[in-house]
Amino acid sequence: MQTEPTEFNGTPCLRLHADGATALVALHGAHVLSWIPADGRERLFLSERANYGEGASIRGGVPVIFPQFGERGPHGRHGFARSQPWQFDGIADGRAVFALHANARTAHWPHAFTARLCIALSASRLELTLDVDNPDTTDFAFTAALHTYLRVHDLADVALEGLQGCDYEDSAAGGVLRREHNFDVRFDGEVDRIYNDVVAPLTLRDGAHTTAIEQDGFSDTVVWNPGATLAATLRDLAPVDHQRFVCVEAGQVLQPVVLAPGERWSGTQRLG
Ligand SMILES: O=P(O)(O)OC[C@H]1O[C@H](O)[C@H](O)[C@@H](O)[C@@H]1O
Repeated sequence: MQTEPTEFNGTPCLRLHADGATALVALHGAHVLSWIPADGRERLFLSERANYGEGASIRGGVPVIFPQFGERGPHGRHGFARSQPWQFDGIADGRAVFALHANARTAHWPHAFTARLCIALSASRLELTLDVDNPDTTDFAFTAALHTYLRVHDLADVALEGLQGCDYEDSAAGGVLRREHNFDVRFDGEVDRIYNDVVAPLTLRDGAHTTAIEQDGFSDTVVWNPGATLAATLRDLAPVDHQRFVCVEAGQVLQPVVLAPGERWSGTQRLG
């Protein structure tokens, strides 16, 4: 893998190159902004109205959610990792490694920790691994996700397969528990669901294109599209932009991880 320092909208980034594929990663949040496999087709959605700069949450790409998913805890929505500067630690075992250590800006979460995002890139696949280490002297608990915004051509033509039979919490309906009876999930209006114990690979169909989505370590899969009504309230999204993405997120949400001193937790999402 080759790396090239660059900038995007004033944000320091690293462009990764491998086997004819590229990925653009902002140091802010270790946020993957773009993934273009060797076939040249961009696979991630990034809002043209996204905010950048200190403390911003970038709409699109792959936000790293840690140490709190959503509002499930006393901390800021979706945690602080996505809105803090990470460091590039170099290439290890062919993967680009980005790290966030406990620091003055994370002191409101009173734990020593190291979070790492390791990115592997090949001609047709992107593999993202989030590692969390506990170098502290006491346990800590956290929730986390890789909040991937997959670009789609026409939402009306999109189907997500592989969730049939899985239980889910329907966040768009106040958290009611349901079971997925459909062969595929379609997107007509707001969809905001936390599927539990997803074991099979998922397939996102977008017209003639398909993307396989696999995860390890993460116990949940969050599926989100705001639909037109909610999207209209999101100021960092252009009016019809909700039709251009589906979030399929590898998450550890319903059951927080409790990490003992000296332990490491690891979760991976694979796309291709
Ligand atoms: O607007 P954000 O803070 O980035 O959150 C965007 C979305 O993230 C997840 O998918 C949640 O399940 C949604 O409830 C939330 O609306």
